[in-house]
Amino acid sequence: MDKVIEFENISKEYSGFSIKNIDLNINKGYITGFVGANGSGKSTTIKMIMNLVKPDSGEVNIFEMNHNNDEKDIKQKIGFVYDDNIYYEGLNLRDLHKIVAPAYKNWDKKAFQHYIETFDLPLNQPIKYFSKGMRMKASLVLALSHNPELLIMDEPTAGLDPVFRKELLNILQEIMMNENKTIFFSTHITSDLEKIADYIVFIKDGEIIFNHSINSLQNEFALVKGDRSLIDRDTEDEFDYINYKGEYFEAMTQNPKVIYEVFGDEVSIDNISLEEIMYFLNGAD
Ligand SMILES: Nc1ncnc2c1ncn2[C@@H]1O[C@H](COP(=O)(O)OP(=O)(O)OP(=O)(O)O)[C@@H](O)[C@H]1O
Repeated sequence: MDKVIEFENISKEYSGFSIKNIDLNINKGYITGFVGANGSGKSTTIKMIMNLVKPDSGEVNIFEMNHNNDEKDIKQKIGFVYDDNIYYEGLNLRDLHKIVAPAYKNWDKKAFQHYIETFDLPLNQPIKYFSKGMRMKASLVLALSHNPELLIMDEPTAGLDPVFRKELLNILQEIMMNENKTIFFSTHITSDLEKIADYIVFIKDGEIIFNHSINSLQNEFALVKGDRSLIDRDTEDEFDYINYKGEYFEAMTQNPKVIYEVFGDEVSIDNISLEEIMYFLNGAD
């Protein structure tokens, strides 16, 4: 498989937070959702992909190129969307189009018009009067209009209404009809990922905990419920995190087969949602 994003042993230290020896491969042709609790390192990781933050050590390769040597070529291939895009607030989209278009070899005027109409954005109103949703849409229009091979988004649906979220998911699916495209985006909205993501990368405290295909999550994790008395020092090791509720427990396991061998029908072993996986993994310190 072609690697579009490759992190090799990346570390970054801030006071009170660090990214710890991250290895990460994102393959061409898929939508990957990037999830983790507030402050777990998603934006920092995305900024390192975009060369807005430099790692202290390790190597970031994008399309097998390196920002040190090929920054311009890499930028041509990426569309980047994030919530505090710094626009010249007094400008409108017509002005911005004139400024941004010449920077891209593949700028597609028709695509720009198409997205302006799809998102129902005004061309002549200064950006400073745009609502949060309109700003995100404007950021998307500018990111998509040069037909990027890789679309990177930092929480693109945060604070947006359900209608626009649905519209955005449809657009992402449209983009993916072209199998050379790749999308990597962070979000807290797990239901969006369950609709469109092929892979899920989960980060906790600056460490990548897993990078799984969304379909394989159901084989990797399971929700176990049973009588509290079944849990003792030996059995508790089989669970990631145990939630006690009165006489009962609810827990996540990464070894559903072992659980079945140990407990048999004394416990229930069920499918688990992505939201519950995140909840249990974040609870387990
Ligand atoms: N420039 C910086 N200097 C110092 N600390 C920083 C800097 N940028 C980020 N951090 C810290 O790094 C940690 C991770 O931040 P980051 O923005 O990557 O998290 P996140 O997963 O995107 O969070 P959220 O979901 O809340 O947006 C936080 O503790 C943050 O305070």
